[in-house]
Amino acid sequence: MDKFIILATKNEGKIREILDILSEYRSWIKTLKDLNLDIELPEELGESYEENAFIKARYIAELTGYPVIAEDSGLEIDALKGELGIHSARFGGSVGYKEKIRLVLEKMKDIPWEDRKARFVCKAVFYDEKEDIKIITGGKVEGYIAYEPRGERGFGYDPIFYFPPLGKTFGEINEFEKNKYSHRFMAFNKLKLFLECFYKGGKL
Ligand SMILES: O=c1[nH]c(=O)c2ncn([C@@H]3O[C@H](COP(=O)(O)OP(=O)(O)OP(=O)(O)O)[C@@H](O)[C@H]3O)c2[nH]1
Ligand SMILES: [Mg+2]
Repeated sequence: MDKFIILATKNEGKIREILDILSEYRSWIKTLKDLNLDIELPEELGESYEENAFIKARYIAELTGYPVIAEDSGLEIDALKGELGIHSARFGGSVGYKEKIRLVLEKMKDIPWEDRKARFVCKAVFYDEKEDIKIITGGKVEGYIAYEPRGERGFGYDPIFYFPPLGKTFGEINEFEKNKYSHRFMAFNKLKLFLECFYKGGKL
């Protein structure tokens, strides 16, 4: 079978962004959907982004025998002692992002601007069981939690993540801008260095 890498995430927003960042590798990357793999990813029981990214990658690698890329990410809010962190997706239970955002803003209602610092964090993992390779790269982007949601673009908490260099929330910027500045871009751009050597070097 042709060489390929499986992208182990169920999040459509992430898939869109990652495929765009790794666009030159698009023909080698298969999403779970491309493979008709209609499965749940395992519970994210790790204590860090790295552990959770690896839990997802290893599960799909063991299931398929192929190299896998996965990532775990989150929104850290200083005023909430670093939460939501690795619990960002689970925050508020099984409610939609409109409600999760409402809950964050409710918790932050008395917090002044200077104490609303927050960051998006991403850890990306490339895991190849056969070749015994595990690469982890990371990225972070600093901003503030806006007083109210703005913009409909991106996904998740993007409408309340205010990014000072552009004077906009991540919900207001287009996909080119997000993929220039985001935590995900930083992590996957570093992973690209490895893919460049390993894939273009013809090792796989
Ligand atoms: O507005 C956002 N813009 C982003 O760029 C971003 N990156 C991460 N997050 C949030 O952090 C959690 C990830 O959780 P997570 O890594 O477990 O992913 P997930 O469960 O959605 O998909 P999967 O990859 O596990 O299948 C989720 O709540 C995301 O909304 C973001 N929110
Ligand atoms: Mg998840």
